[in-house]
Amino acid sequence: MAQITLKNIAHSYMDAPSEEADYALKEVDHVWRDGEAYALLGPSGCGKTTLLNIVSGLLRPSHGRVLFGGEDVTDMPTAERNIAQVFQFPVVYDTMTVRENLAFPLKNRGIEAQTITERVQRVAAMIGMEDELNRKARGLTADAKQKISLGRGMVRDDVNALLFDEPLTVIDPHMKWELRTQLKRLHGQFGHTMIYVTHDQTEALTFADHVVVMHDGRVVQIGTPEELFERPAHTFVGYFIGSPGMNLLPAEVRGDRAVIDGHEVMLGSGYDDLSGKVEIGIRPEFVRLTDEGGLPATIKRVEDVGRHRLVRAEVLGRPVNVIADEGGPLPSENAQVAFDPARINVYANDWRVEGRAA
Ligand SMILES: Nc1ncnc2c1ncn2[C@@H]1O[C@H](COP(=O)(O)OP(=O)(O)OP(=O)(O)O)[C@@H](O)[C@H]1O
Repeated sequence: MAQITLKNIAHSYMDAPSEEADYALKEVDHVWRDGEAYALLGPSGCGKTTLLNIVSGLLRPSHGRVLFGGEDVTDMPTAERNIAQVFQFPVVYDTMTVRENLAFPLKNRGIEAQTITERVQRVAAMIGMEDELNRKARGLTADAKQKISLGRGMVRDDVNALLFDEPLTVIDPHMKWELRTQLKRLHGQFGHTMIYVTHDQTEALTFADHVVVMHDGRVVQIGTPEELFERPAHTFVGYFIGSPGMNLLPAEVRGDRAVIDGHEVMLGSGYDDLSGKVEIGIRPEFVRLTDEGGLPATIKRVEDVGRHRLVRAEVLGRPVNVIADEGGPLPSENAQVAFDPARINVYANDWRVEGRAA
C-alpha cells in the first residue's frame, strides 16, 4: 500500500486553457493516506472520474505531480502503477471460468498455486460466488459479472491502491448494500488504500472514513461523514449531503446574532463583520416547530417518511424543511420555526465562516 500525494494537480481537456472555467479539475493539493478508505462524491460532471484517472495514470494532468509513497509517478503508465481498478461496467473474460477470472491477476504475477487457490476461495465467498467458480463467465448476468470484477480487484493484497469508479451501478439494490458492507469489512481486514467514486451520498457515507466532496471541478470539502453533516464547509456540501439538505437563509450577521428581514436569530458563535453573500445554514434535523419565540412560518406540506415527518414550510418567503417527530402535534395557527443556535453554520460567499465561541 502507498500514500498517494497530489501536488497542485489541475486538468483541462482543452489545448490552451486560459481561465479557471476551462479546467474540468481545478487545482487540488491532497494526500490520500496509506491504508484509508476514501469516497469521491459529487454530481455528474463535477470531475470525479478526471481525478481518479489522474491517480490511475489513464490521464496525465495538465499541471502538478502525482506521488506514490516518495516516487513521482506522473509520467508512469497505468500498468506500472500497481493498482487495481473496478469500473462502472464489468470487465471479465467471457471464455474463462469465474475461478480463472478471479485468479487472473495473481497468475499474472506468478503467485504460487496454493496461495491462488486460497485467495480465490476467500474472494469468492466474499462476493457470494463460491458455487459458481467452475462456470464460464459467458452467460452470467451483468450483476454477477460485476461481482467478478470487484472480486478480481480485491484478490491481490500487494497493490498500491484499489480504485473503484461507481462500481455498484449495475448491481441490484439489495446486493449493493451487501457488497458495500463486504468492501468495508475487507478494508478493515487488509487496510488497502481505497478510493471509491460515487454520486450517491449513502454509498459514500457508509463506505468511507473520509469523503471528498467535489462540486464544479473543485474539491470543496474533505471530511468524515460527521464533519460533512455538522459543519459543511461549503453551501453545496450542506445541500448535497442530507435528506433533505441544509436550509439556507440570506441574513445579516452581527456578532452573535443573525438578522433575517428584521427578525433576530441567536447564533452559537460570534462573528466579525462579513461581506458579500451572507447566509445562515441549518439542517432540517435542528429546526423545531413552535408557537412562540421563532420565525413566522407557513406550513405548506407534511410528508410522512417513516420514523419522522418532513414538514415543508415557508419562512420569510424562503422554503425551510423541518424534520419533526412522528407523533407530536403541529401548530395549526401562528406556526413558527426555531433553530438550535449551536447547529447554525454561517456562510459568506458560499464558504463556511468559523465563529468565535460565544
Ligand atoms: N475526454 C474528455 N474530453 C473533454 N471533456 C471531458 C472529457 N472527459 C470529461 N470531460 C468533461 O470534464 C468534466 C468532468 O467530467 P468527469 O467525467 O470527470 O466528471 P464526473 O464527476 O466523473 O461525472 P460522471 O459521474 O458523469 O462520470 C465534465 O464537464 C465533462 O464533460
